[in-house]
Amino acid sequence: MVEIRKPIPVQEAIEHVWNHRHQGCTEYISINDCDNRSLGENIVASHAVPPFNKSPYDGFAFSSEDTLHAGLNNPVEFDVVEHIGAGQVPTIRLEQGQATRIMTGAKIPEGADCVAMFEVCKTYEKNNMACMSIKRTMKAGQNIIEEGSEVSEGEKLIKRGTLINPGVKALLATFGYSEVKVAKKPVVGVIATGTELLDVNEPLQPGKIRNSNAYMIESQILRAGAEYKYFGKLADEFEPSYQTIKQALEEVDILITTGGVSVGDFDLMPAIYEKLGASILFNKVAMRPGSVTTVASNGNKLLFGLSGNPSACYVGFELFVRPIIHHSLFSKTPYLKRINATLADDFPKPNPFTRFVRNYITYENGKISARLAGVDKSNVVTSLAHTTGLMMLPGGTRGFKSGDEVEVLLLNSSEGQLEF
Ligand SMILES: Nc1nc2c(c(=O)[nH]1)N[C@H]1C(S)=C(S)[C@@H](COP(=O)(O)OP(=O)(O)OC[C@H]3O[C@@H](n4cnc5c(N)ncnc54)[C@H](O)[C@@H]3O)O[C@H]1N2
Ligand code: MOO
Ligand SMILES: [Mg+2]
Repeated sequence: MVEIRKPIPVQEAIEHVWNHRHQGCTEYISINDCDNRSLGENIVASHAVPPFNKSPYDGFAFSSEDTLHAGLNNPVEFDVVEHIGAGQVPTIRLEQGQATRIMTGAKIPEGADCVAMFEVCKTYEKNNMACMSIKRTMKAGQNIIEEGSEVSEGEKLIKRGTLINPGVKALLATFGYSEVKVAKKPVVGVIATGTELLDVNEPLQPGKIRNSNAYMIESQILRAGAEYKYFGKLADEFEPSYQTIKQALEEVDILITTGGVSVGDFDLMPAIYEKLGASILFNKVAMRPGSVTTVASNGNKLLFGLSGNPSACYVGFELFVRPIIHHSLFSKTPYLKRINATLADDFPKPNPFTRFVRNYITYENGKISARLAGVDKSNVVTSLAHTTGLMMLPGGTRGFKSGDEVEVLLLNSSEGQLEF
């Protein structure tokens, strides 16, 4: 007799998985390799920025008091007593009537409290001495980038779990992090199941198809920031499949299988979970595609039994696996970013279950539109190539029309959200 499974709501399924999440670990890596990794610690300013008062311009530094009576008809003269570029340290404390020729980024000399750009000064020689004059008054602090004006020592700058982008990397370099503490990527194992599967380099044979899911999941794992470990494709035979899965569980943090989770005669996953002694969190979700998604916990590891149908497999990964990966990378916003968009095509299908419709987002004239990515069936692979979002249509709705407002989960956004 065919087993009748009771579907649970998507939200509930997501919470079950979340309750089995694991804290991530950290490792140190060279700053050269840290792009797109997650910070493994908060970054606190170990010194002020800038660390000294400096000039924002190429010009002259002097005391503003000396220009008190300067005017169009009353140029004030200075002896230029020192000449410094960025990286040099001034050695002369300026007295009244003295200026330092100073370049952008150089340390302001003692006795100076302002900088005038070359463009407002006149330079000349008098008795073989460098001189300059200025016809305007200057204020104390004018054109000085003050020590600590950007950041004070001890200030909290970036949170653990932040993705390292070019700006974050610049800050890491600013504070001397040649080695960066990052979240260790969880190792996610992948096993494809199905006697019908051919390798990517094999010619087509009757009744067979190429294994596309393993490559698709690899790409999803990498996009989510984890490490991929492939254990190959398995024919639908119980004992070798059981042994491979048991062994793989020893070598990974998370294990994904694709295929064999439904109620077919060659769908072996349910029996394999049973023999492993894994406890099933759920084996049917009130969603399309991906209703057969099964998640089990085995010891301290999660086992994701994703559908064999490509689109169902894809959606199952994004909804259930991705947040767990992001959590172990210390993300505070592990769920897919949800936005509102205007549907740009009709979608007349009724939705008994919550439906995740593959779409792509366009941003035109300040308007966010969602367009259908192609045929929206669980067994299709082609529409996935155009998919950048999953439009979330609630169960019990009778179809949607162009112009309707819909919610979309963004797949390529580095910004996520706290809750599903
Ligand atoms: N009597 C019922 N039949 C089915 C039900 C049901 O509730 N009752 N659910 C259907 C739904 S919904 C889905 S989704 C599929 C899920 O099937 P499985 O997860 O068991 O996957 P398979 O049977 O192994 O394969 C399904 C389909 O996907 C193709 N496939 C499998 N692996 C790959 C791969 N690595 N790359 C590309 N394509 C793959 C496979 O050839 C099949 O065509 O079950 C329905 N049936
Ligand atoms: O598990 Mo399904 O709902 O056709 O993808
Ligand atoms: Mg099946």
